[in-house]
Amino acid sequence: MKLSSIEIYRKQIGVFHATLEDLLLAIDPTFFLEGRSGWVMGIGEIFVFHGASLSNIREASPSNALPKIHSEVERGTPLYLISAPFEPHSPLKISIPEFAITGSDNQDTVAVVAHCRQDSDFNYRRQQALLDSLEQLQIGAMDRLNYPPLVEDLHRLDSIAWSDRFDRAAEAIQNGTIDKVVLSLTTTATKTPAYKKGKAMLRLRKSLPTSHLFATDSYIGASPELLVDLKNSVAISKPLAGTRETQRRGELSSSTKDLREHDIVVQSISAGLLSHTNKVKVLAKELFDAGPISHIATEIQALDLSPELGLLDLLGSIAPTPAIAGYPSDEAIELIKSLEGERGLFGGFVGFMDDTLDGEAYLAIRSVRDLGSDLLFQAGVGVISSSEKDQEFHEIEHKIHAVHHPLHESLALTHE
Ligand SMILES: C=C(O[C@@H]1C=C(C(=O)O)C=C[C@H]1O)C(=O)O
Repeated sequence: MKLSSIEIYRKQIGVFHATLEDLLLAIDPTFFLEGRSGWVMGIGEIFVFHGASLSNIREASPSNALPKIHSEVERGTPLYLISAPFEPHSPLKISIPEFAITGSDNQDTVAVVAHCRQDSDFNYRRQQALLDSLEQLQIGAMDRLNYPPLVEDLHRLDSIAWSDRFDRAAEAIQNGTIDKVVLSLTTTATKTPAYKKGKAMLRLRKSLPTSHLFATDSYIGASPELLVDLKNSVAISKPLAGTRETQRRGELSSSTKDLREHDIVVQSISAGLLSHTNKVKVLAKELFDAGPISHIATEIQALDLSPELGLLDLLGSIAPTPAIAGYPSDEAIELIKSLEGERGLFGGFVGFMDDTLDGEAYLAIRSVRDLGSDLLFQAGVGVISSSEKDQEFHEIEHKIHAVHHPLHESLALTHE
């Protein structure tokens, strides 16, 4: 059966009063993403499309391979959930959940939508079970306990591996193969018996309130970086680069090295968007705080896009950006692969799209991967000709601590 001949039915099966905190403590979602316009929680999967990679989206949009939708839900609500690995040749995953719960920060009403493949296929028993558990939430089975640490101390970052990687990058920069490359390191911390995914997500959300909480496959994270928000033929991207502890954020505005790293990113994204419209606006640089660390940020807007364009078409033209890969892109990706192997979801993206293929996507960073008894932490930094090995190593430490600390501290998590 050709994918495009699958028909998906979706209908709203309930509206409840519940907070995101309650839901995350009660439900272990298959997918979660809190975007600028609201959040979506996916439970189960009734359709998974693994076909296209970012590289072949550049040539042909996968949109015509997506199912036909029969909807009892208003347009503009998330339908397709996306997770894409860093490697542009690896397939990305587009799925439709069995159930989607949606809501936004400024209201405590959540809507529950069910999807199925044929209009007679709705699984009413599973629907009832989910609705019953949401009813219970309303009654207020809330977990107000003080939480002990969810993870142990972090294992040390490998400074020898860093030194080798940095030297290889410096060599490639010196011989003119690349201008910028983003190198990363990983380390682990063991989970404590108190660890639960929902609790970990709530802690990240509380500590990194300007970031976008996500969960997919074995990853959770809170991304500070908007790759693309596409709505009504207008796209917005807000790349970051340059990192300081928040107390030293002022240094970023006058650091030629960080400003240059950032310009490489802004120029590359602008060029990608210019392939779709000649109306691209680059706004003024600003400083952006992501919990304990700050970055340089620039909003880029692309106007008057063709209504035919979908979120994935735009991602195909800009990702992986030099904020996570480097410049020139192919050479940087090649070097990263030889030094780090495959990154998987780290450095890829998570996103959602509605049935008009508008949607939002965020860079998959500030994340942890669940390895079973341990969590794997990973963070990267941009290296250019004026970068210093030790300073970049400390930047990686700061980024990893921004995610580890909230999971490690002893916290009284109350619902204000
Ligand atoms: C690669 C990461 O972050 C990216 C790299 C940055 C940098 O080079 O300073 C800053 C923000 C992000 O664009 C990460 O958090 O792992």
